[in-house]
Amino acid sequence: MSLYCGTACRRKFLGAYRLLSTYVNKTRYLFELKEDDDACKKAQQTGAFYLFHNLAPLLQKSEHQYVAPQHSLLELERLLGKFGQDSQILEDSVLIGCSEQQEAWFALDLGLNSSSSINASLQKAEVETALQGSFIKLTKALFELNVKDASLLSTAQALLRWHDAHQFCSRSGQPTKKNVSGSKRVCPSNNIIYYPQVAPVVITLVSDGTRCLLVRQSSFPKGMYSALAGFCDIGESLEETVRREIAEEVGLEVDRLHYSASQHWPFPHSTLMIACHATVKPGQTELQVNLRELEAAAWFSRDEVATVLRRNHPSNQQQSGAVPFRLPPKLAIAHQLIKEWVEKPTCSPLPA
Ligand SMILES: NC(=O)C1=CN([C@@H]2O[C@H](COP(=O)(O)OP(=O)(O)OC[C@H]3O[C@@H](n4cnc5c(N)ncnc54)[C@H](O)[C@@H]3O)[C@@H](O)[C@H]2O)C=CC1
Ligand SMILES: [Mg+2]
Repeated sequence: MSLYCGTACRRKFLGAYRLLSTYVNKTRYLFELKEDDDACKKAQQTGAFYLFHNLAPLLQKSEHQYVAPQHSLLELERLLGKFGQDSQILEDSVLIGCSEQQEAWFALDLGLNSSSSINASLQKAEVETALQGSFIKLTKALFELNVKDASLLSTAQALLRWHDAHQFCSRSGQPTKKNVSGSKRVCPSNNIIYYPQVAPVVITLVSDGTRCLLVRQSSFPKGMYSALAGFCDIGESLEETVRREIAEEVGLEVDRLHYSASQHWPFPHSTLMIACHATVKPGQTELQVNLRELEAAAWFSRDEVATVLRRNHPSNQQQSGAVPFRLPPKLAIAHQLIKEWVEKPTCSPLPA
């Protein structure tokens, strides 16, 4: 049976999967909401909304932790009414996921002026008072939240940002129209469909067998070193990007390479970070740092990196003694890559 056979047929198809796992049911439900505007509008009635203001998520402080509050459609309509606005701004909301019980989750930015909304954006301070929370920049918010909320809000921000930046067709110059879920925008004058974009980036921890290579850019927080990262160029495979970036930035040639994991990263725009381990050709360890890209690059022993990782841990931060450098926060895939190298020195790499 084709998946692309119209709404009634799709419902029947989805119905047949009622006995499947919760995960499969959830993904099929989200698929339906992305494709079917009426189903998505219906899901908004019982769904939950995460709020943003100029791409900063609304957070509330509970005990010692921040949480991302959810609001129902009714609560939002009341809020908009309180500020003398109609509900048209709700058309700018985007679908970001759903619970296991199939409660759909949406994100809405109350501070952006979109082409589909004639409403002026709402004043940040007034909304914060009304909702008893604060709109906090995502660069700070991500590190204050649990992993689930951090991941949800970073997806939400990436999608809201993409819609905000793609309100016009690049061919006709006419306003584009988003579908209800926000999974695409269409230009009504020529039917060109625009889908949210993600830029692939490779991040590689290079090792010479006993030491690993850490680098810093001038834009990094003071003292922080990380693995080497770079955007994929058009036409490249991931392997080619790894080889090129390492040659470009530190003048080394990759011998062996293996994939570790991937992560969506919202800064500064939406990227898909693809993390790899690489080793350099034996005896070729002399660095020629490209100072147009990097501020510094150096080899570090496993002991040095293990010590800094231990100090990075919140329970050890009171420990005395100077820390020679800092590593990226736990949430960043660079941290996971470095930790993996410290803990599993002997992986079985594939030729590059
Ligand atoms: N999550 C993590 O653990 C880490 C994430 N990153 C992210 O990786 C990304 C890439 O790292 P860089 O070393 O800066 O990349 P890079 O080495 O490719 O240099 C950046 C330059 O590439 C060019 N470029 C090519 N395509 C681009 C595109 N689609 N968007 C923006 N610039 C593009 C620009 O000239 C830009 O200045 C950054 O966005 C950074 O936030 C970096 C380190 C750790
Ligand atoms: Mg780079």
